Amino acid sequence: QHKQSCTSPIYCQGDLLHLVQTAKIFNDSKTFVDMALTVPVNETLTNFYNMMVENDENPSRDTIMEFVRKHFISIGELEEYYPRDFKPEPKIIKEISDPVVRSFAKAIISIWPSLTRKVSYHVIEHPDTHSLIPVDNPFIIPGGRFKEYYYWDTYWILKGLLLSDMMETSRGVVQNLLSMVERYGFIPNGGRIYYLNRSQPPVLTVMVADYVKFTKDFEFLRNNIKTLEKELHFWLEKRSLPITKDGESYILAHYDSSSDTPRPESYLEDIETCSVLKSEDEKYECYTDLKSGAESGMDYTSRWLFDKHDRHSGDLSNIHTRRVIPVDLNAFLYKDFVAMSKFYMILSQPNEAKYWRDVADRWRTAIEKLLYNEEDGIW
Ligand SMILES: OC[C@H]1O[C@H](O[C@H]2O[C@H](CO)[C@@H](O)[C@H](O)[C@H]2O)[C@H](O)[C@@H](O)[C@@H]1O
Repeated sequence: QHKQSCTSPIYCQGDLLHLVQTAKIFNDSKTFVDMALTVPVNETLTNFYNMMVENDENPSRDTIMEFVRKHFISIGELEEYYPRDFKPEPKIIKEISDPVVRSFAKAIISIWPSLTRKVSYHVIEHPDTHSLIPVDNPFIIPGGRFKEYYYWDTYWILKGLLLSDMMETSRGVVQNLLSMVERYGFIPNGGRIYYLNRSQPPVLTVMVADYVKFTKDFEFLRNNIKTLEKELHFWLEKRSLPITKDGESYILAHYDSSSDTPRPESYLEDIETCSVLKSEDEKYECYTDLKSGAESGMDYTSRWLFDKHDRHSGDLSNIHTRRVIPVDLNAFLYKDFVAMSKFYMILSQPNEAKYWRDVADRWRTAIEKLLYNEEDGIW
């Protein structure tokens, strides 16, 4: 029994996804899973299985293309949105004295409206026919093939929005991520259901710290602190593991997707990567480590690769992301725990503040004892 990417029989698993993606209808596997259905899910599946029977379970590439053309469409899920708080020359522009840097900053700021989107009514009314996860507020997309919001991209995006005096948009993008924690218990990698098997580096708590620093909106903090705690408990409970060294026990986190099938948006690519492995079990481990590597946001880096001599070399089929306790992930979490303790001090809740200070202290000790290499002088 496999741990699938998510429950949709169209976008996450099943015969239809497998057939279309392995037929290489599109140059990029992501194109297919970002398309909307033109008819309801059940009708699509019925038509699919009828088409398979009519073609002796072996349809030609042209027949598959025709099926996709009739049942899937690439438009209509997102609307362009002009942010109401956008200013082409926010205060920061006047504070930059170097004319070259000033015009560079203006050029960057001018991009906000072209990357802002909101979810169309069609997605809200018919969520099953889209892979997009609807959210209430407009958001900023990375652009290119990435037409949805991403968790850790939004961390840097928020820094830019705050510097651009776009407080309403800033609040909205943070609220979108908070709503993911309320809905799923964690923040998915990005705003598509096929990302529901993994997160991205945990930066929501420090995003709220950045937002509150700029706005002094302590009511926002008070209203959302339990949601921040919920996300941190996800990392403590689902991504942390005990480690023993010199008779002492510590706890630290690693990236660890909860699914062992190919990424729907990189389906054929993952099958090809893992195909060199001999046993089926090795392939499922490979898929899990590819998804776990994507959870790190660094898809991909030789830090996750180990050859048979335990050297960081080889190709992607040598991926063993879960073996690594990454210092950067654990540093992010340490920063979150410290921020959480400060938040509770601001909210005059000293017991909770002490609880998170203690978690932070234990994390810092573990990072120092386990992740520092004295000999090389590096983390
Ligand atoms: O800018 C968005 C993200 O883009 C890269 O990763 C994403 O694309 C991968 C392939 O389609 C996908 O598997 C991964 O889960 C996505 O996050 C980039 O590596 C990320 O750092 C970045 O957030």
